[in-house]
Amino acid sequence: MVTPYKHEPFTDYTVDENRKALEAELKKAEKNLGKDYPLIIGGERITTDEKIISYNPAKKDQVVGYVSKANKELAEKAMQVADETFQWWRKTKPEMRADILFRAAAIVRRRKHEFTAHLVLEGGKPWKEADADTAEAIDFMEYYGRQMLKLKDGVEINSREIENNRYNYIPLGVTVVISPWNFLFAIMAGTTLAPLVTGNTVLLKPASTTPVISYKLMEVLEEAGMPAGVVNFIPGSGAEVGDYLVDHPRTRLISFTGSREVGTRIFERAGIVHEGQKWLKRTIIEMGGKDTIVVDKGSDLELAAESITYSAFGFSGQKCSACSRVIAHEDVYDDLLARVVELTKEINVSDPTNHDTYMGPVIDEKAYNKILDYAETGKKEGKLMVGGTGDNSKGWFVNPTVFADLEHDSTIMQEEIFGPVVGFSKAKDFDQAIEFANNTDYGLTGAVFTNNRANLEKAREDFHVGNLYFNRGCTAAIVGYHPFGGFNMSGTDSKAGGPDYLVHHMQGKTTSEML
Ligand SMILES: NC(=O)c1ccc[n+]([C@@H]2O[C@H](COP(=O)([O-])OP(=O)(O)OC[C@H]3O[C@@H](n4cnc5c(N)ncnc54)[C@H](O)[C@@H]3O)[C@@H](O)[C@H]2O)c1
Ligand SMILES: N[C@@H](CCC=O)C(=O)O
Repeated sequence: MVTPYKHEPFTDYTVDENRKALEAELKKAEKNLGKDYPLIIGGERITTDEKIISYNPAKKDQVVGYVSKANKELAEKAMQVADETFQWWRKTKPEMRADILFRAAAIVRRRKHEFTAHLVLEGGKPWKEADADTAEAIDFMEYYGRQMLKLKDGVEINSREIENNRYNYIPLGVTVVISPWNFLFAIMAGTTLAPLVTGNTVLLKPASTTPVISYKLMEVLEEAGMPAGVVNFIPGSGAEVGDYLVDHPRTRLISFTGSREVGTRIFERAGIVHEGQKWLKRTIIEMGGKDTIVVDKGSDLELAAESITYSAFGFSGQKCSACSRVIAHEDVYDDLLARVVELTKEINVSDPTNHDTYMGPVIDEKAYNKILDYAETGKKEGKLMVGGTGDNSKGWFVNPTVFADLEHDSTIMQEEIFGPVVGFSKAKDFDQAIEFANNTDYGLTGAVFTNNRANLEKAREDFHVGNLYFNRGCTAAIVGYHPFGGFNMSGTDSKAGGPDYLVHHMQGKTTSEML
């Protein structure tokens, strides 16, 4: 019997012992930088000449690791291994597969500070954000393990008197997992372990900016008893390895998390039936957001301002859930804006290895330039209240930026910037605020601050996002508590960390025996 699921508690770094533990692991992690990491195909370590170099975004010349890069030939080798392994892995007991996840969770929990330290260096995450990423990875292991135990015998259906009917879920086949860099541990682990525990085999292609953490997960899974060939680690170029595997006729399921641009491309390509392909590929595609916080008149403005500031600038706004738009009732607009600007000015932007860093760098040069280009657009479209600048002398640091008086349909209020930039627009009443909030192509998260019950209920019905929060910020969904995924151009709403998620990785089979 397993204990009931509860989410992994966050670490309190004001406690001396915790702070010292992470400091010690950071020192160790820094000594281990710059190592070589091979591919893993069928358990075999393969080193290639071509490398993906993972850099610390806070110290742009510091190499986190050199990771061997797969090409099409190695991707094909991995596909064959995954396809062969699937033939027996699909018949393994769900309990055994769940146990691998439970053991993996225990291993990561015991070495929690080590993983968190790694995320600080490879992802540029401040301590609190890195700790939350590690905790979420553990949560996915614990939650999906338990969900599999619930689904293992299928779902009850009716039988007539002379028949015995059953409805079971069976795995799909080889799953291509393509993960993003921003939740480099949690999302990468969650999207890899869901297919594993449901009896599929996996080709894991992590984001090229953060591949080392995926190698570390592979080591954990091996220690937890995962047989060779079940998950194969094949970092490589999205365009080369990604396209090859998306197009491959033996690919059965593609689980992608990332940008709208790449997600829609994969969706289109996956719809093409290639020679030798015996199925229609299934896709789980979770993409970006343009997430709005609506603030009503008569609401708690201090709470709203603090929540907006954290939702916009936690991990430098590099969350698909980040608040990048605020729509405020005209009666409270000025006071709210003034308070958010005040709080933003207090934010400490520095190297995330420092305990007290609130905001670290953005992930790389491309992101740095893109965000500062958007800042220039913002200056034309609205009023720059704070920020709009960066410092790339040591790492990719962008200052938290607030724009005011934007039209709700301006570029800054419509396009995903994926950086520490938030825009403000005014609404004449609550109805108009919801109308403006819905006016984006996306539909991932949103939040409403109101003390008006009728308005809260209106938002519940009309604010069209996958994760809607009341009187709190719009980031920080917890596995098992806030199933996560969005509408419209935010993706397929597969709801990671929710009760339906594993079902997307399986197909329902009905058997009916005449008695
Ligand atoms: N909805 C969610 O749950 C969620 C969660 C995290 C991040 N995101 C989104 O992810 C984006 C940021 O992540 P990113 O910059 O890593 O996204 P990205 O789309 O650039 O990359 C995601 C992954 O796709 C791969 N890729 C690139 N080109 C490819 C191709 N042609 N074929 C196959 N794979 C390819 C990349 O190598 C990477 O592994 C943001 O838009 C963010 O909102 C969404
Ligand atoms: N699940 C995370 C966001 C994941 C995307 O980046 C949150 O709720 O903040």
